[in-house]
Parts: sequence; C-alpha cells; structure tokens
Amino acid sequence: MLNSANSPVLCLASASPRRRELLASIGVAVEVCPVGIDESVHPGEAAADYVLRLARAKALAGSRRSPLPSLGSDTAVVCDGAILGKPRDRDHAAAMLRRLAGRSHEVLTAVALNGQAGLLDACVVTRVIMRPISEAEIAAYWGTGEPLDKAGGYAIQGYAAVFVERIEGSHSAVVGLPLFETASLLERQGVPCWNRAVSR
Ligand SMILES: Cc1cn([C@H]2C[C@H](O)[C@@H](COP(=O)(O)OP(=O)(O)OP(=O)(O)O)O2)c(=O)[nH]c1=O
Repeated sequence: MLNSANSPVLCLASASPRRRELLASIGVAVEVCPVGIDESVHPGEAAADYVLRLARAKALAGSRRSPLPSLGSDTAVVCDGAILGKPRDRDHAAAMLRRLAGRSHEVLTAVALNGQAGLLDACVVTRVIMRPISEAEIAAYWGTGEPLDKAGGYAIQGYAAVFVERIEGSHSAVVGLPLFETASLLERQGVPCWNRAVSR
C-alpha cells in the first residue's frame, strides 16, 4: 500500500540521506537527484530569503534532471542574525557549538516543490534551546563525526540531543525537512503520501 515500497513519485534534489529517510517515513519513495548549487549568502540577504532561494533553486535544478515533481530544501542555523552554515573544520565546529550553548537560536528550513501546480514553497522557523555545554563535551562531540555535514555543526537527531533542552516548532524541520508542511505541498501537487486513499 505504501508508496515507499513502489516506484518513485518524486525527484529529491538533495544529497541528504536525512531528507530521503524523512520522506520514506511518510510513505513517499523518491528518485535521488543531488544537484550542485552555489550556497553562498548574498550580501544583506535575510535568512528566510536565503533558504527559500536555495530550496527553489534545488527544486528547479531537479526538474531539469527528472520528469517527476521535484523537491528541494535548505536548512540554516541562525544565531543573533548570523547564518551558520556547515563547519569547515574542528575549530570552526567548536566555535559554533560554543556560540549556541546555554541559549536559544533559530533553525530555518525551506522546502520547495516544483510540479503540476507550479513552484510552491514554505519556510519553517524552529527555536532550539540548548543547555550550557562544557569544553570537554565540545571536544568529545567533534569525535563523534556528527558535526561536519550539519548546519550549525550539530545533529538534534543524534548525540547532540543531550544538549537540546527543548524546541518550539518542528523537529523534522531541524533534521532537514518539515514533514507537516511538506505533506501539504505534496497534496497540492497531487503527489501521493501514505494517506492518499484515506478520507480526511
Ligand atoms: C541543525 C541540524 C541540521 N541538520 C542537517 C540538515 C541538512 O541536511 C544539513 C544542512 O545542509 P543543507 O545544505 O540544508 O542540506 P545538505 O547539504 O545536507 O543536502 P542538499 O543541499 O543536497 O539538500 O544539516 C541535521 O541533520 N540535524 C540538525 O540538527
């Protein structure tokens, strides 16, 4: 019954295994089409504009690779208005975690879906509140290997869960794809999720 057991219904314009797993969790099987996009921030660009621009660009690039409806997404960690991308190295990762510890920051995730209804998008903001983190923990966390490919240098779905006191918003959005908003976009584009044949 679930699409995940059948043929792909969506082109996922992303190299992120998290996004593929999140879509599979709501019964959406994808064709993975990673696209190379310049992720530099434009001067003076607001964080929401930035993630939306990248999500749209990824979705459109996916549409050039596949005839299926195409989904792109982007996640950024924002602290005091500064966009924190992925850490370059150990020192950069440690500096990011020191900055995020003992306070709250925002995670912005945009999703764009190009399909029969055109290019539709949504942007979700989630507040993440972290407890203070010791220098020993910061050093040990680097050793887990988690920080490198994550915005802000941490993974809420992994070892960094012990640092996160609470969130206000969407857990799936922090991991890389806001599932509630994504399901709504899929429905508007006529792309089936697990509940397509069930009345609401
Ligand atoms: C904050 C946070 C981010 N992340 C991830 C989500 C995204 O995959 C990544 C941010 O980088 P993105 O550029 O949004 O995505 P990506 O490079 O992984 O994949 P692609 O551009 O091909 O779609 O950080 C977590 O997995 N957990 C977290 O807690």
